[in-house]
Amino acid sequence: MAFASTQTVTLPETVEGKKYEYYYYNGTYGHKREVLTGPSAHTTFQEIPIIDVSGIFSESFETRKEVALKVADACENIGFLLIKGHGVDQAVIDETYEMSKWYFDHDLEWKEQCGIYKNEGLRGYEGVYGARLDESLRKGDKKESFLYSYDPLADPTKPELTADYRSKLFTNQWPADAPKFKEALQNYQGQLLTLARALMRTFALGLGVEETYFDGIIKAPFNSIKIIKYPTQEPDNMSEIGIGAHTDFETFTILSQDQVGGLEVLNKNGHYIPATPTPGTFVVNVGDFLQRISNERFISTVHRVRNVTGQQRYSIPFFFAFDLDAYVKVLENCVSEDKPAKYEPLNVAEYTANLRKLQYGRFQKMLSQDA
Ligand SMILES: O=C(O)CCC(=O)C(=O)O
Ligand SMILES: [Fe+2]
Repeated sequence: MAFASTQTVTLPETVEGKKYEYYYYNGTYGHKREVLTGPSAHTTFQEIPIIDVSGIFSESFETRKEVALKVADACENIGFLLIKGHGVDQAVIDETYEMSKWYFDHDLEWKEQCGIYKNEGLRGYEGVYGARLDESLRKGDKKESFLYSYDPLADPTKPELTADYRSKLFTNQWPADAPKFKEALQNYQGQLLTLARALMRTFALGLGVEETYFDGIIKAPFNSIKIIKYPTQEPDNMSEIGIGAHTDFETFTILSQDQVGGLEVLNKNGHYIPATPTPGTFVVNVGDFLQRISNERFISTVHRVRNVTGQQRYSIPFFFAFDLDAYVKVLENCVSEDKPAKYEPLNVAEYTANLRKLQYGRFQKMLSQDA
């Protein structure tokens, strides 16, 4: 199927002869990147590479390291890559998509039973235009989603957790009388946790620290998973977006997308490059935590979705974080005299609580604007 997202729809802003692309980062909208062409343009990526990561499961350290260096190269220069050979069962992925379609086909009233603002942890259903990452648009993101988060019961490693830690994880909302839906989504969570932990070791190797360096802070990681449906949007309507331009705040994201297309990644010249769907792959992108700990050696890259394909699009991002009690600290080997640490340590629980507060504030503001 043709991938129809090369034309620009949400036009960059022009300020005093300069053009900018705006995006959402670290809880606020309005961060910007200048659009550069001609002699002022940087050397930057024009496509997203596909990397075979099957070697991360190898017994051989050399093989694991070889993959890690390739992955690190993509993380440094692009912040995005497609991975194949990831070890997740296709049947589990297919079942999750089937259940996602089944879920979104229900009427709004049924889906609203699990509305995210009924849940302390902001888990559950968010309707079309319910979020607005691009604040220059009157309406929000043209997508609907269902979010659930880390559940020790779905974790293949079955960690032992204190009652205090458990309470901080909050609880997921699941629709009543839908055991197959929950089972499929939890299976997906289990398989993705295994892949994410293996990839975390790959990032450690790529960053030049011990392979197991992060193992102690991904025991019960504060990850979230979203099933998303993007209705079609009109190619010429400049006030529509599937998801506004943003970076992911967590450590990294493993995203499954269907074959419809629409995900776009911002390069250093402010041009959007498609992350073209490729069967058998996941998209992996660096999040803000990984950018922080690597002192910006790895880049948390801006991306957005415009679904101008004329088809409904489904995707499933898995946002992998660290444990709630972990501190995200710049690695010593990523600091030098020329490159001092750009970030203070931050605690995952505090940071995510603050983001939830901001999200809740935006929700209240949207309600008052709609009133
Ligand atoms: O649906 C996609 O392809 C991307 C979703 C995304 O960027 C997000 O939810 O953070
Ligand atoms: Fe994202």
